[in-house]
Amino acid sequence: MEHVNRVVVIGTGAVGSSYAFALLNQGVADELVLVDLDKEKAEGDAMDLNHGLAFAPANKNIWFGDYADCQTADIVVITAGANQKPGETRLDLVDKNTKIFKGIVEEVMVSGFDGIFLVATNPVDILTYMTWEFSGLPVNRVIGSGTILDTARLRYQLGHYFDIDSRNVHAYIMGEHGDSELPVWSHATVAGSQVTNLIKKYPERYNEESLDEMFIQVRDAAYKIIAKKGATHYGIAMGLVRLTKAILHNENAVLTVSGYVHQKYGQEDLYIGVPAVVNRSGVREVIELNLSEKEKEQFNHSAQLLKKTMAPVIAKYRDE
Ligand SMILES: NC(=O)C1=CN([C@@H]2O[C@H](COP(=O)(O)OP(=O)(O)OC[C@H]3O[C@@H](n4cnc5c(N)ncnc54)[C@H](O)[C@@H]3O)[C@@H](O)[C@H]2O)C=CC1
Ligand SMILES: CC(=O)C(=O)O
Repeated sequence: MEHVNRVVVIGTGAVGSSYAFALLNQGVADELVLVDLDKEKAEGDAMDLNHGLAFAPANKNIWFGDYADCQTADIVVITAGANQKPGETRLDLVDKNTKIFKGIVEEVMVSGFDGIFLVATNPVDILTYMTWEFSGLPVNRVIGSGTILDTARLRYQLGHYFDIDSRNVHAYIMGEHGDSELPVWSHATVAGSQVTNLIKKYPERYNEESLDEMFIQVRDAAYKIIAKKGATHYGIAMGLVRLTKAILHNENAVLTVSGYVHQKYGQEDLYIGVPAVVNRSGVREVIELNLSEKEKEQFNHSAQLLKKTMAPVIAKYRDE
């Protein structure tokens, strides 16, 4: 009998419901279960999505459920918790969202879940680590969305600047999904040409200041969107669907996720945004790029900031 893919989304707020909508439109999972503290909201979303089934690419089962539904899930996506208010950083959310995650992850594990966790709630790198810690699952089966969205934002900016389809732009943002992230210019290519070479070759058209400006646009994008509409959700929802597909279709796709980094990039025991090969096993491997000296320093700074923020959180929950 053919395997029926089940995805459970926990937290059907702006991000979770946009993810559910994108998943349905792209015909990705066979079964989609919506769980939220706000049961009325999740039930309403399930009804609403079911009414779109007649227009979806394939028939799907969607329902409003609970933690017991996680038992046979292939993927549990966590998008529950507080989002940033204007002026707040992602790291400011660490205490309240870790507390929420402890409850959620424990309930998921009580169900007998033995699949892959996909985490999007901020601060995503730290909450991915805590999900790993709370669940006891192997590191490859706990994945954060990391810098998948930031990388997409950079590809969009570069595609616009060089007037090339962003799908033909390869460039990564690494590090914290947050203010200390970095652009990996040493490995950025547009239509097969190194971005740094294009700048040198066509100084009348392109310049380094524009690259710096593009990175600032990427790094600060969430603040700008939150100031305008209170939340960002479509971009990350599509990034999460991309990750879901890479897992369920065993793609070996290279995506910048929050992956477990140990004895790579000079780091130990940390979840952070890195390019990784994603397939049915989760993260098959973290790719270690040969970074420039400046990029190494920036990555290290980002890693140290995450470690410093995470240390009291880990200590608190390990003591409990
Ligand atoms: N990783 C990324 O690139 C991105 C991450 N985010 C993050 O995603 C998270 C969610 O953001 P939004 O959807 O905008 O927030 P939201 O407030 O719209 O939705 C959060 C949902 O979580 C639910 N919830 C809270 N506690 C829960 C619990 N214990 N169990 C089950 N459900 C619970 C709430 O009822 C609500 O429906 C935030 O932390 C935000 O910062 C947002 C955009 C991009
Ligand atoms: C909110 C958030 O993390 C983002 O849009 O990047």
